[in-house]
Amino acid sequence: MTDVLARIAAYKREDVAARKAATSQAEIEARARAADAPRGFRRALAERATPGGPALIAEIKKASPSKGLIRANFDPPALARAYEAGGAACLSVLTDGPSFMGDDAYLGQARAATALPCLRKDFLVDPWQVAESRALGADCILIILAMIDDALAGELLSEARRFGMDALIETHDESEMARAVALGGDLVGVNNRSLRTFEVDLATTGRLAATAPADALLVAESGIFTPDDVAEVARTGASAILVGESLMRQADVTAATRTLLSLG
Ligand SMILES: O=P(O)(O)OC[C@@H](O)[C@@H](O)c1c[nH]c2ccccc12
Repeated sequence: MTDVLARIAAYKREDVAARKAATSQAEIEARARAADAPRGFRRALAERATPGGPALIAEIKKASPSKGLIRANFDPPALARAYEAGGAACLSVLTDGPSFMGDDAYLGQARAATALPCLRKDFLVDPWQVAESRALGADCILIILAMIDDALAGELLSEARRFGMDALIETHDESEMARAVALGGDLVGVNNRSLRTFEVDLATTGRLAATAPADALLVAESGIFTPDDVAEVARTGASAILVGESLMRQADVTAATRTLLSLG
């Protein structure tokens, strides 16, 4: 595992231990059951994707470990509405505080402002966090294979299904893609950003698409800045794209989203 992920996993495990001590599995599960019903995340992507035009998962992200502060004027409900108006199919909301300046509250705020299904973008190291994600309103969770073993990944996936959520399984290389296939993932992400160098190579999507599960919906993640980038990952196998920084840096997020998607 890379240093960044190892550092994040360490503080997450401590954070989750404290949260579990404060809220039992039964209690978090009751909150999950009481939450607004899940919106179909994978279904929304499948409905929106066309052959040359992948569906957009638009990310609400204030900062990142590699880029520092990305957007100063940060208003999750306004950003959610701007993305929806610009043509996004789904939202991704960073809830991790220490590395991304996120907050659990941003997820519910963004979700309440739109009709779009929402991914809770965080680092899951314990099945308890799946119920917590649902309680916060998440329609989809993220499973980062680089951070956890197959046993835990399988537990996170079955917990997500138990709560009626989708799970985006994130891969970085061929061995992680093989693990995603074995897990039976139906929504698989290829992160084009190296965890080691933070460098982006959009060719990663096409390389891993070749061995992706046949019936999985493939999401190209990270480093997508232009309509040409969108066309490239669509051509090499992506039915959806996950975009944060390039849209977060624009003053007019709706216009930038429409431009990226070539909606004129
Ligand atoms: O801002 P970008 O380069 O458009 O990337 C978005 C998204 O792919 C990235 O934020 C991301 C991909 N996988 C993650 C895992 C955790 C946190 C963040 C991420």
